[in-house]
Amino acid sequence: MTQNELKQAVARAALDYVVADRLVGVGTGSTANFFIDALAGMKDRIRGAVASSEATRQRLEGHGIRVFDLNEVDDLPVYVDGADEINVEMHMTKGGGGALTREKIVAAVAQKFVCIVDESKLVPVLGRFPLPVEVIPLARAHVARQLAQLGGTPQWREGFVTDNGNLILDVHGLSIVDPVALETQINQIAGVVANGLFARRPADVCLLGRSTGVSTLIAA
Ligand SMILES: O=C(CO)[C@H](O)[C@H](O)COP(=O)(O)O
Repeated sequence: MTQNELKQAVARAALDYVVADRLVGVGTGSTANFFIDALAGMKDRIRGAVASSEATRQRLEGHGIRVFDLNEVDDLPVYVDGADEINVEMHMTKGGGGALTREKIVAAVAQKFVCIVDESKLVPVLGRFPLPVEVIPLARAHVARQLAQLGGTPQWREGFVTDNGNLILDVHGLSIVDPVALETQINQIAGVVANGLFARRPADVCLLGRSTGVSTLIAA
């Protein structure tokens, strides 16, 4: 099976977690896009969706799915999103598409986080994928210096502006031995809006696409 077929398989499997007549939180990226396309087939059975990015909003609306502002929502049973890396503790690195801050907010509101990934994303230790950090433009150089002190090599994603009007630094070479501690530490740097470690709020379920089928993983 191709990587896209694996992504499509997990996207379809995630439909089982969507609750009838309720809202569903929707992530960003190619795997989330497959989920949106699959969700379109049951759009009459859901109340609507909450989007984690403008791109996701547009795709949902393109399928005729009503998108709600998160501020109007106090009950979100499930959030479905991809990841750049995930470990067996369900800690993730996210933000390859630059939507990490809104993804983190929607995930924080949701009762259940269903992570949908192909098998290439399951890793023993996070850190091979550079860690995205969203930064207020004024603070770019300061944050880059602080991240270098943590042992990483930050690279400005030049030309990219987030949906929130900020910048992304992709941090290469970080040793992520304690994802919860590192997530907290990076959040404390002045000028950081959010970082792509999802360890304080890990996934509840991971649907892993393998050539042999979709496996369901929960935290080890
Ligand atoms: O965090 C994300 C976007 O900000 C995505 O979930 C992550 O980059 C994975 O993307 P894809 O499904 O295209 O592999």
